[in-house]
Amino acid sequence: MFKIGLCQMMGSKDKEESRAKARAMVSEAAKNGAQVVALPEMWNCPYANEYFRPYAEPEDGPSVEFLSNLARELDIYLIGGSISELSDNKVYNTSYSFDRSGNLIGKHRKVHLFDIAVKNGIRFMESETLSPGDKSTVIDTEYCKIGVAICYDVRFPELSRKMALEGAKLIVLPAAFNMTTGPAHWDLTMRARALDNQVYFAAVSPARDMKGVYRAYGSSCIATPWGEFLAKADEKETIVYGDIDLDYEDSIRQQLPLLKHRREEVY
Ligand SMILES: NC(=O)CC(=O)C(=O)O
Repeated sequence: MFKIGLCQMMGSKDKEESRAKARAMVSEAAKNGAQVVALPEMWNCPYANEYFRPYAEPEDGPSVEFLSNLARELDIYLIGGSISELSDNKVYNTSYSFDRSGNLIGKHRKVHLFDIAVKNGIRFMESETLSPGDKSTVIDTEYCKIGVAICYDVRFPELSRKMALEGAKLIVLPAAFNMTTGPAHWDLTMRARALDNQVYFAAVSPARDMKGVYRAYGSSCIATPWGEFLAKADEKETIVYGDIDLDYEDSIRQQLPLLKHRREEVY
């Protein structure tokens, strides 16, 4: 059993301000006993194509150093949401994860780019500025293996299934659904990925900023291996906590052995 804290923070156009907010919220989560803490998608960059390149940083840039120091100082595992990464003149939506000594233990580049055009709703073309990652990411911690994916990645069940088959007992998803797709699909998708893989599924969104360039749905949540919500936020800035009970997960997997009953030879 361990405690996770999801920091549903309101970022700012000013990176220093965003760092100060992240520091305050992650510190509060650690003080309240969270051993694993997560930040949202693009926590230090406005979520719009025009900002991704100007805000991008290389892996040895100040934001990765900041996250590593924070994990070490607070003695926690930190899933560092996602930031805009610059590498070989390409820009990626990247999540870095750190152990309690601040070592970088995982790096996930968003695999599925958010290119959509919903009638009377949102149009977004991440591929106009971002390049996709090409790997799934499972990190090792002293508690369990944790899968990390980013936002739109959740809509491709194969990725979560792959991470579960690689041993992930918890999947953490820094994400930023919006006011078109959030009300329609957020709850259903997070609970479905938890249920069909019999994992805890923790999705962490930015708080909704009505003056910002993108209105995030908020609703950071933790879904259980039984497919229920353990905890869920509204749209405001807050920290969502939950106990990840690995014995409970094992018991669900024994009672309803979905992962064992797969018939890969059929599909
Ligand atoms: N922002 C995303 O990557 C995904 C999203 O908002 C959605 O799938 O809906």
